[in-house]
This record gives sequence, structure tokens and C-alpha cells, in this order.
Amino acid sequence: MSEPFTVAIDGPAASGKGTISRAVAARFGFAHMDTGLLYRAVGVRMLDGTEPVAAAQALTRADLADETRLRGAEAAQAASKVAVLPAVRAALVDFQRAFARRAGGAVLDGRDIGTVICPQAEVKLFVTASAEVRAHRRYLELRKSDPDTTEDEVLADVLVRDARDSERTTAPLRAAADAVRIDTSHLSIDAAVEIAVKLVDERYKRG
Ligand SMILES: Nc1ncnc2c1ncn2[C@@H]1O[C@H](COP(=O)(O)OP(=O)(O)OP(=O)(O)O)[C@@H](O)[C@H]1O
Ligand SMILES: Nc1ccn([C@@H]2O[C@H](COP(=O)(O)O)[C@@H](O)[C@H]2O)c(=O)n1
Repeated sequence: MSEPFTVAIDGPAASGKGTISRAVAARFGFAHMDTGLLYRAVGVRMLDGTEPVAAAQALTRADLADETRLRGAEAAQAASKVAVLPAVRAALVDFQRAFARRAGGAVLDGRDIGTVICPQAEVKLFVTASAEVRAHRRYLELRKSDPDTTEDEVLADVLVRDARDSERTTAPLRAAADAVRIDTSHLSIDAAVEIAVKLVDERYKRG
């Protein structure tokens, strides 16, 4: 099994970081963690009446099972509310760091991977797109499970979440100083993935 190699991919909601992360992981045989899913799971537990810090401390794989609910708009908003709490974030740090340094390589995507969770990551990317483009992409996804959803509602949700994630005191959404920025607003999925794969390839070979 090869040495640890961490790819940290951050960016705002629906910028395409998960799509890029999964493709990079598949290409290099790395493990992938969507860290947003952890916060979504804590958010859903909160909606169901559990105190969020207790939920984060007791999180198990079973909490990640209901993908349909976790991927919904209500879970997204709840996630960004619990993500403001320093004790919730602290409860999730060790799990993410251990995953990042596993043998064989790991890709983690989220908001604070390159800045807080893995500041020593071998590759750091910051994936962006305009709010309108991101809302359109998320709308196309969400309308499959909720035909009543509108693009304006999704844009409003994205903007609220962007503001909450960027303005919080602990681990705000920021590009690490040494992150490579990829604006996917006018890139196809294949083009965005190709840029990321090339960057990882250069550093993975050198390492
Ligand atoms: N470059 C692209 N061009 C067009 N659609 C894209 C592009 N990148 C991603 N998408 C689509 O946009 C949607 C959101 O992408 P993705 O889930 O990768 O974003 P994300 O940043 O991981 O979102 P989240 O904030 O939920 O973690 C998906 O439906 C995906 O297929
Ligand atoms: N490293 C992270 C990942 C996510 N969050 C918060 O969770 C929300 C949902 O994340 P998605 O990636 O699934 O959109 C997000 O809005 C953040 O509030 C986080 O704080 N840190």
C-alpha cells in the first residue's frame, strides 16, 4: 500500500467540488470523503430533535445512510447552521484527519479542508462558480426529488448558505493561500476534471 497523499478540495455549494473529487479519486485509486455529508447528518439529527454537539459526537455510519434526505434543501440549511458551532466542528476533526492520512491516498471535499483539516495536503484546490450557475445546477438536481422547487428558491438558499459559511468565526469558507483556484462557471465537467487530474498527476508523480 502506498504512502498517504491528500487532495483537499474546498469551495461553495454546488461549485462542482464533489464531482471533481469523485473523478480524481477514481482516476488515482484514492478514497473519497464528502465532508459536507457529515454536517448534513448532524443537521438532520438536529431537525429530529437531537442536540447538535451530542449528535456530532455520536455520529455513526447509519446517520449517513438516507442519501435522499441528506441531499435535500432542508438538510443543507440545517448543516450550515450546525456548522457554525465550534464544538460540532471539533467533534468531526479527528475522523476527517485520520481519513486524510490513510495509506493509498485520499480526496476530501468541503469548506475547510485545505485551511483547517489538512493544511499540509499535497494538493489543494478551491473550486468556484457564479452563484447563478451553481443555483441552476443544484435546481436541476433537486427538482428530480421535489418537482415544486423553483430556481429562485434554490438561488436564495445558496446565497444564505454562502454567507453563513463565509462569515462564521470558526473555519470559515476560504481558499488556502496555496490553493489552486478553478472557476467552473464556463467549464464542462470533463474540462474541470481534466484540470484537477493534471494538477494531482504532476504532484503525485513528483512525490
Ligand atoms: N462543470 C460542470 N458543468 C456542469 N454541471 C456541473 C459541473 N460540475 C458539477 N456539475 C453538476 O452540478 C451539480 C453540483 O455539483 P457537485 O455536487 O459536484 O457540487 P458540490 O460543490 O460538491 O456541491 P455540495 O455543496 O453539495 O457539496 C451536480 O449535479 C453536478 O453534476
Ligand atoms: N468541511 C465542511 C463541509 C461542509 N460544511 C457545512 O455543511 C454544509 C453542507 O455542505 P455541502 O458540501 O454538502 O454543501 C455547508 O453549507 C457548510 O455549512 C462545513 O462547514 N465544512
